[in-house]
Amino acid sequence: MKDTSESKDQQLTVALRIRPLSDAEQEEGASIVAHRVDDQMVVLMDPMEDPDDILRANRSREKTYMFDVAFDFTATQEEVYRATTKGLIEGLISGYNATVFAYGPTGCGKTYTMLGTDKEPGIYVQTLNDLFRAIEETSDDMQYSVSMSYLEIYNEMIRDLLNPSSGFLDLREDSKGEIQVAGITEVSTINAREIMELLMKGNKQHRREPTGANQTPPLAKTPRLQVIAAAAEPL
Ligand SMILES: Nc1ncnc2c1ncn2[C@@H]1O[C@H](COP(=O)(O)OP(=O)(O)OP(=O)(O)O)[C@@H](O)[C@H]1O
Repeated sequence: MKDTSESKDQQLTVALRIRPLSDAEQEEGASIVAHRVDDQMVVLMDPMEDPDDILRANRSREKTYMFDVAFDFTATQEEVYRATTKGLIEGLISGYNATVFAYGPTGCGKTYTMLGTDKEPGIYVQTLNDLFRAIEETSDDMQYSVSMSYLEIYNEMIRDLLNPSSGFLDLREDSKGEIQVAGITEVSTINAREIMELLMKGNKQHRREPTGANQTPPLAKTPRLQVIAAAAEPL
């Protein structure tokens, strides 16, 4: 969700991030075909386009897409966090639910955006820092319980990344009509560092494509959706 007051009512925000070419892609002479036109518009160039081919002149398959927010490879982790997630913290500590997830083919930058590196921390770290700061600031009036679970959906199968030995888990509706992942591990946590340790542990468990995909990200792979749920509920 965007960090602007008028977007508070908006239920869903879709952001697109274009990652830089990897060294291997540059060595192969690859070029970027996705171009951010402004903060919402992205143009996908036709990779087969040949300006000298007069038979195909004016038949470009160039396509334009609109998003709530679009980032190119110059966007910093901080900018992405601010525009997509920071605005959710206030609702979260008031008892509202929020979900942030990254979606895309293998090697497109989901882990980089969500987890990041020590020098360039991603959305998880920045969210946890702000969340625990907000909890601290309101701790005179409120008490919170924070818990987390970490799961992976791969080929429509759900696995618990904090307890992968539990096998595939089912989705069930509880007595309140809410959809739950039956048997998922839920860890009560007390600070951002502990959550990060659990995230690192869970991340090691997620499936990688057998092709060593991170060196040469293929464009069409079975999408894997990684979901993290962290709840801070007024007691
Ligand atoms: N915005 C970015 N800036 C710099 N490097 C990036 C960016 N996005 C991705 N990368 C790099 O591209 C590579 C692939 O990214 P990443 O591992 O995040 O992909 P992924 O979508 O999580 O892949 P998988 O689904 O296989 O886990 C990594 O080496 C990562 O550091």
